[in-house]
Amino acid sequence: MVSVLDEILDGVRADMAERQAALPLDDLKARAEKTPAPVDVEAALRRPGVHVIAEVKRASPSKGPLAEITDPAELARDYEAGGAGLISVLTEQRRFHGSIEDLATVRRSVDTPLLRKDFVVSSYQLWEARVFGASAVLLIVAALPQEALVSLIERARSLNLMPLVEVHDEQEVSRALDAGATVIGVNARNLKTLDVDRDTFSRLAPLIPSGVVRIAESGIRGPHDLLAYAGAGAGAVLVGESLVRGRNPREAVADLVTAGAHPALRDRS
Ligand SMILES: O=C(O)c1ccccc1NCC(=O)[C@H](O)[C@H](O)COP(=O)(O)O
Repeated sequence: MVSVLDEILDGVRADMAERQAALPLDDLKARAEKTPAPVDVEAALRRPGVHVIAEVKRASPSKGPLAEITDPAELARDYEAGGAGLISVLTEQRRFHGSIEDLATVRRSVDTPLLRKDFVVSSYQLWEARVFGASAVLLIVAALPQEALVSLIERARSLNLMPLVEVHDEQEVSRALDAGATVIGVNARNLKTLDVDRDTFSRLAPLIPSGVVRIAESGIRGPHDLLAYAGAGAGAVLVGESLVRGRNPREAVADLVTAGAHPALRDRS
């Protein structure tokens, strides 16, 4: 049976082929030379406290349409005003209704560093991320053979992009560590059933060495979830749906940021 992830990856490859026909890799590389260097997001994530990564997310395979978001720049400005440390921009087109243009639009509107959130299968997407303004990229272990994972991590770093390596289970944690990941996101959403299990983070976090930045992804409804993840060792949380569906994204981010900056969390080793 074809999984949701397989379906997404087929679409991603087809859409990338179209973009690549319009903007060949050599032209993209030439543009990268004129693009300012990304900021060091990993160093920022290593500072004390629990950092907030706020996501621009219009739709999802699990929930369908989530929010209109006619102007991703406006939402990003709200996230920035609320104090988000990193803004995640979903650029997958078919199931999340994002685009690489969203990344460029958001880049022009805020100074906060950006994560390109997509299903990266080729270094072409890393060059795109670099040219259109990202400082970090998501690499999903479940979507990549080990050799490709290793090579995309290395290529991302060579472009000064921070690779955020996403895992869902014990075996993927071990693959991420073997591949040299230094920032690991534990996604509570099962990619087969699309169900969210918030206990996934506390189960996997002890397998991730303390020198690695641990990010809790998905299903964060508010400060209480951030604090629970913090207690289990998260250095950051990645939040989408509850922000785009809520009435005031700026306040919602600010509430999370306030919780993440609590002195009790700042003093953790
Ligand atoms: O969100 C989905 O339905 C989904 C389905 C299949 C693959 C990935 C999916 N989401 C990507 C994400 O990781 C989330 O957008 C991100 O962690 C934020 O989650 P949430 O706060 O629950 O929107």
